Amino acid sequence: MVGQDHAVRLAGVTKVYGAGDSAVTALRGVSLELRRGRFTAVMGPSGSGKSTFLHCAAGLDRPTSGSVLLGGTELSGLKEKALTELRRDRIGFVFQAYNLVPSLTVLDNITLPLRFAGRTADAAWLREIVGRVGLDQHLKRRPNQLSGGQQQRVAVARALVSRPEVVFADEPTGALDMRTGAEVLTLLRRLVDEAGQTVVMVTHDPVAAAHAHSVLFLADGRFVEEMPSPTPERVAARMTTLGEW
Ligand SMILES: Nc1ncnc2c1ncn2[C@@H]1O[C@H](COP(=O)(O)OP(=O)(O)OP(=O)(O)O)[C@@H](O)[C@H]1O
Repeated sequence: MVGQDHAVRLAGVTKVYGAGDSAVTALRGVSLELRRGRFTAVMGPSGSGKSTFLHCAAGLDRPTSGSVLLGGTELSGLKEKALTELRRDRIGFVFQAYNLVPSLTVLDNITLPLRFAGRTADAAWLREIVGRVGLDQHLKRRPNQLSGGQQQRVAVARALVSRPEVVFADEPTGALDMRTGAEVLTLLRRLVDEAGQTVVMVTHDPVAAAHAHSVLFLADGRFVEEMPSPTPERVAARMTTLGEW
């Protein structure tokens, strides 16, 4: 695809929940690109549309109007089954709750998406991601034998196992203490800098956002600004001008 440096591109994305008097417009014509091989954070006041943005960009929900492109694929053209397969094969997800299966070992949790897809893991790739997330010594443990940070690293490895074009992370450090959260954020940043992964993260936390290459700010359902090379102080200052957090 010539000149395509976006991993995801949104054009005029609008999302309205409900109808009539109870309709809520969560996104109002959002147009932006999430660049390939970059770590992008998405911030904005509570209710500004961050989760809706993530859900639409990741094919978890459909916009009311506008288009979302993953690489060269227009998501709105896909039927439900194709969209499910696209999410499984081309997108990785990390959520605040780690969503691990308690009865499975770390290794089986990591490879679960592949087994759902009827595929087996490439041994070299598996070794690489297990090494990158630092879980080599813990593969036979169960999730309840791990710390919160370790559990989130299992979730990161699981998100990477299908070699996704984009990893979407929704408040990935929301349940972690500051030090452990910083470790997970450093891991995400290294996946981008050293392995060329594309990562998009929604967060409330200016310190977390400052681990990204750039921060996209949303306010009242609109994309207002991109801040390159963010620092916690500059992100926090910008947030105060956008209203309530
Ligand atoms: N399923 C839904 N049905 C109706 N309204 C919704 C739904 N999901 C979100 N909204 C509304 O859409 C707007 C944007 O919500 P969204 O969750 O995307 O914002 P957010 O920036 O992620 O908020 P927060 O930071 O509080 O998580 C809000 O007004 C919210 O109440």
